Amino acid sequence: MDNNRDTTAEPLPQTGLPATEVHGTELPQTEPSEADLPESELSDAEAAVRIVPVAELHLHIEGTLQPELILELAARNGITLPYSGLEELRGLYEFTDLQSFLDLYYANMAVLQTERDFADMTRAYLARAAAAGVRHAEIMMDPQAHLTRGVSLETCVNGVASALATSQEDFGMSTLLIAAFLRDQSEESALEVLDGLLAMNAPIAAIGLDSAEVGNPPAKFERLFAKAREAGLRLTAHAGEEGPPSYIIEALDILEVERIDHGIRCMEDPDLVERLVADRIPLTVCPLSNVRLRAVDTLADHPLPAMLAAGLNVSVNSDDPAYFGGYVDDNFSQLKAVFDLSDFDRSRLAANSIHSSFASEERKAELLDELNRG
Ligand SMILES: Nc1ncnc2[nH]cnc12
Ligand SMILES: [Zn+2]
Repeated sequence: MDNNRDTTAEPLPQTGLPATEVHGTELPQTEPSEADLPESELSDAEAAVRIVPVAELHLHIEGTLQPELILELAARNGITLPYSGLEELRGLYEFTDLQSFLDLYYANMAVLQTERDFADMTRAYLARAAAAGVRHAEIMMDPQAHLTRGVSLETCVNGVASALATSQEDFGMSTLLIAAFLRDQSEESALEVLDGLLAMNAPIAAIGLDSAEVGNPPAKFERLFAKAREAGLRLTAHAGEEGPPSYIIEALDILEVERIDHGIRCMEDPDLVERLVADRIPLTVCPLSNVRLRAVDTLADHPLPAMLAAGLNVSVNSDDPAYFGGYVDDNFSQLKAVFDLSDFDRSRLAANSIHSSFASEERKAELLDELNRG
């Protein structure tokens, strides 16, 4: 990569919000990465997946639960699963749309029972993400999905948070936690859970909105987002994954979110694209997820190159990597194979991810410095 080229996007405007809870600010002390090696020392395969330091902004921790860990946790907790073993479980990972995935995603959560289970799942993600080049991760969790099956807020939040608290020492990654709310449940339920999180002083930096999109527009959660904003939390929401461009507009105008998760359907509305470009609204795009959930037919049909060409502030993320065939590095390498993604594009995507994060300005500067030295 040309180190002298300015690969950074325009900085985002300051929000004026208080500093968010971020674990870890030191750069990782690791062996030289592939990116530090001269080109000649890389095999063709390694060069094809050159690692760039990135921030992962769109990741559901429950979507990192690998089939092997599901079986291990089921055995540990004495849970009988409705399939015979790994092979049968793996055979279920064929999806026709978002709902068909959500059905399996929620069912598999049954194995998460104790703080240790949540911590083990989180550490497994951190280890794999660090190898993928992730230096800062903003991790969503779905508290309502655990409460409704009798697992307390303390168990799920403290389990994930305990692994995040040492993410810098253990994996060279700064991290923060996002409480995501299920849009197919009521706003009353969401408000109750937000109250519980605030009452326990949960270490959350932001809230998000996820689950079944169509029929559950952002406007349904106006009071929830207003309350979170008043509490000093940052705001993001899934919109325009399966839902129409008008959901993206609602998320911006009614929820006043700072970031849009997915957002790919903005491409159907040129006026919206113009607005997103002008305001540099971050879109956390998840290419392999969009293919597996049939939002696009194939990766070659993905709008990412058109989004980049339009000047949109896009980043590449893995969403639910255990379900969609890969982590951030897999997303980058498959994009490169299909679109011949250049070093410049990858660096721009990585710079966008860092600028769009909820990390402190100091941490962003460290990450950008590492990227530009790469
Ligand atoms: N891709 C996705 N869209 C909506 N909700 C989700 N929950 C986990 N993954 C999701
Ligand atoms: Zn998502």
